[in-house]
Amino acid sequence: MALIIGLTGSIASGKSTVSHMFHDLNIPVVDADKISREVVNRGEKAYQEIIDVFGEGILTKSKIIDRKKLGAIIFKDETKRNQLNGIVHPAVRERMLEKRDTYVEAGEKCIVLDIPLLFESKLTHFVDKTLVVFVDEDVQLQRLMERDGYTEEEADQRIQSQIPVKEKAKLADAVINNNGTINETNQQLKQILHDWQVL
Ligand SMILES: CC(C)(COP(=O)(O)OP(=O)(O)OC[C@H]1O[C@@H](n2cnc3c(N)ncnc32)[C@H](O)[C@@H]1O)[C@@H](O)C(=O)NCCC(=O)NCCS
Ligand SMILES: Nc1ncnc2c1ncn2[C@@H]1O[C@H](COP(=O)(O)OP(=O)(O)OP(=O)(O)O)[C@@H](O)[C@H]1O
Repeated sequence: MALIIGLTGSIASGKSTVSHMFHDLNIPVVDADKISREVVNRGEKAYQEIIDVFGEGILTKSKIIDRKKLGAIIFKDETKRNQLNGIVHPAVRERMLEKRDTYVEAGEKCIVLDIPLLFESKLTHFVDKTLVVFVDEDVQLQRLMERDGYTEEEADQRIQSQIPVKEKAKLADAVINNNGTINETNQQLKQILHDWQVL
């Protein structure tokens, strides 16, 4: 039986950073953000549905979805965000489970599902254990603004569009505190995987 770990946190809390650590340990990761980009490619069902709802104005000159424009719309409007989620999430869920099952069939002992909205979308039944990457909100805001060049208002809108990470930490089977150095985060991950008898 494979152990399925649900890796989550809030925006810019450090999920991708921890996800790389899993890769380095040869533990496969299914990345919901990556899949959410694949399912809106030209020719996919969700691509046309997004145009039907948001209009041709959200396309670039080369007719691909302009993620900056779409983000600017949905992070300040909950109704529009729910509309986009309703289009994209079913396709993401389906592909995520296909990938998970492929790894299970290949005999992997531990598989990670990296799902930013694991709790918001009530997907915890997909996984055996939940692992939250936590940071204080001021660290999160700073790292988000630095990484993506957002203004404080833009960064704050994105943070507010999710359940606060300290609330997620209360729901988790294990929490990594990512306020410190990358090395400290790595040590915490290894300890948790040791406790869960993965390492
Ligand atoms: C709005 C979009 C086009 C913005 O794209 P962009 O490249 O700027 O951001 P990216 O996709 O890399 O997401 C960055 C982070 O934003 C957060 N986020 C993304 N979508 C949402 C959402 N609908 N609600 C809350 N937070 C979200 C997540 O923490 C994610 O890790 C894109 O995020 C999107 O299509 N979102 C809807 C699908 C979704 O929910 N994806 C996240 C989990 S599958
Ligand atoms: N311990 C740390 N010390 C310093 N910087 C860090 C640390 N962990 C992550 N970062 C930086 O903070 C930013 C956010 O981290 P990361 O991209 O891993 O977050 P994420 O949760 O995957 O974000 P998203 O939800 O947007 O996908 C990145 O620029 C990353 O390099």
